Amino acid sequence: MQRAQPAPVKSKSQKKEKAPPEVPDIIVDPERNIHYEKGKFLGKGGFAHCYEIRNQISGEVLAGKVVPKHLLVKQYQRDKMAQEVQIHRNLCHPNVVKLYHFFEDRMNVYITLELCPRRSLMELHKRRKSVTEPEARYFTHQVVEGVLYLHDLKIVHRDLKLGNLFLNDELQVKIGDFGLATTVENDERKRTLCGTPNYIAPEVLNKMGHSFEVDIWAIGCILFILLIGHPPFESKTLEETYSRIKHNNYTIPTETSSSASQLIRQLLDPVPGRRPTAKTVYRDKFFKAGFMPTRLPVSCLTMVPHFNDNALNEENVSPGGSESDSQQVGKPGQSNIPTHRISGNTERERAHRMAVEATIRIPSDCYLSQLLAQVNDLLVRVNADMDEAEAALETYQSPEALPVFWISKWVDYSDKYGIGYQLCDNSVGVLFNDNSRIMLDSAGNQLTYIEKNNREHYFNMQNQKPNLLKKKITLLQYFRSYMNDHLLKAGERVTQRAGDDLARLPTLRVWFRTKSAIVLHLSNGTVQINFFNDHIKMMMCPLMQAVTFIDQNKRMLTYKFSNLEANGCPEKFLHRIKYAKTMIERLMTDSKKEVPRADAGVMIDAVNPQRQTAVTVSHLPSTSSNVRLTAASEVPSIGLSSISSRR
Ligand SMILES: Nc1ncnc2c1ncn2[C@@H]1O[C@H](COP(=O)(O)OP(=O)(O)OP(=O)(O)O)[C@@H](O)[C@H]1O
Repeated sequence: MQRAQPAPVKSKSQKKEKAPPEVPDIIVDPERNIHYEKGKFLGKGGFAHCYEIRNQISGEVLAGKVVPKHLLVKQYQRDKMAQEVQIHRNLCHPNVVKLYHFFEDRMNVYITLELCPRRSLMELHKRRKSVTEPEARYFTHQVVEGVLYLHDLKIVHRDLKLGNLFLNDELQVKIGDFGLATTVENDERKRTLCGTPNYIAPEVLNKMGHSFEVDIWAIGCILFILLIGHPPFESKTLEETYSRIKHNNYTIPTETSSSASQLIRQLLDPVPGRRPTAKTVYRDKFFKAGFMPTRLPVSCLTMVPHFNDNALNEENVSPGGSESDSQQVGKPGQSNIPTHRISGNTERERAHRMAVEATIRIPSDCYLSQLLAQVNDLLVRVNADMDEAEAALETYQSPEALPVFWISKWVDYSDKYGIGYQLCDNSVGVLFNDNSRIMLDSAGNQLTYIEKNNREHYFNMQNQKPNLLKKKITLLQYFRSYMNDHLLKAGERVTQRAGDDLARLPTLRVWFRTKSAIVLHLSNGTVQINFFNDHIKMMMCPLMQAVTFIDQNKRMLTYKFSNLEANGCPEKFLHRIKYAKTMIERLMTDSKKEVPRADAGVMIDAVNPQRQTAVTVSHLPSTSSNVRLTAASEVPSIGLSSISSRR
């Protein structure tokens, strides 16, 4: 049965955003007789709204791009769309988004695409700014591979930019958005001015006619942004940016490696004819000059990876003994764990140094003061003039700014040991009362131990279980089995995949409880507040400058602060944002000192907040949502005498 979405509620704030297209819950491809269920909203561009869509028969989940016909009234708009589909539909390459079909109904044109659930390199850049050289190699090489394929087919993309480089669950790069793509014959030079300001090539600005070389220039901009953290010609005004492009005025920081700098200079050569072809770039020495991972973990979307010796194909030079097998990164400090000797190998030293530098670049308060400033600005500028139903409209949301990680379950056992938690990817961690942290990935293989002084140690649980951490690992495993509904049977293993050992998961840094909420701060900057009375969760990310609300029905609504300022905000949200401001201030104070934990007691399942179990109870606050259970007997005696108790 087809059911149209209810017509959007009109209000004055709606004028500020385009109304979303009317999309039926069941989308029908009449020619192939395929019925798709409309799923979650993925995002919007200049013309299109994009949704997850599920084939009712095969169960396959795709991305459905919906363009309302009323946006295609002019002939040139129709021609542009036809051109995009015409070029894109014939492409088949692992680094190009697959276009399956296109069709229309009375209201819209639909394009079904390969789903890229990990968003684009633009979100990666917003969360990380610059990435390490091995990651830049990994991403750029795949872009070049895709471009090489396109150029072989005489197609120029003409709009290569971070936002058009999508990522699937494996973090493989997929070139998308062929809206400006064109085919070129032999020596033909195109004349139309097109591209995105920061990536536009000088020959386009100078109207000299352009061809394949504009994509090579854009790859230069992409590699520069990935490595250095901002576009090469970025400035405050468009005029200045264009002037810098025309004068080839950019600076590569001295710490950039010589192979990367050389490649960037070749790619950003002002003379198009001197730029290398895609084929030459593909073979460039930059891609061979150092480690290029075959796969990257999802955590690198928000945290700098951890490069261990195995990843860098190096011999493990540490002396025998289980605890000394750890790989160590982090800020300098006194450590009880034996340290790992680093050999004189340049590439390994370099990767370690880059990882350490990237960690050090993270502000010591893990973005709390940035977030506070953003929330203060928002509170000054925002109006509570939007009703809740209207705020739920897709038009106002920015799902691409949803955090990569949040805490889905937690167990407060700070009475004795600390707080255990599960991240949304099923990895688990404990923040111990002595302020050390431990983290185990979802597969149960990669263990990270972070000392109080932030020194990080990495172990593989299959062969490197560190004796010194035996008690803490036992407690972690206890928390894990307590929280994990889908507990793996003893001895069962999830196969380790390439790249898993590069993961650096965000960890819980500071937390406290009030009468009405638990407040959690992750090491990647995310502040999460779970409200006890109505089970609403709120996550704020200073890097994406956005807030997400998870309501009782597990619906996720993500808003950029700038959109709330522009469009208004429901009173109910504003109230929580004001509360968050006070909580951030308290986190800032608490993170500067050792805080005695608030009352201990309940385990709350953030996905299913109704399901709560007490672990142990002492001074449990009498909020209605807390279940009192004197379950101390459920906790095995694990004799963690080395872990200091706060009480
Ligand atoms: N294949 C995909 N998988 C997942 N999400 C996608 C996919 N394609 C697009 N999206 C999401 O949908 C949004 C809108 O798509 P897109 O940018 O292609 O629309 P558009 O109107 O053609 O854009 P533009 O204004 O850049 O031309 C994107 O920002 C992205 O968040």
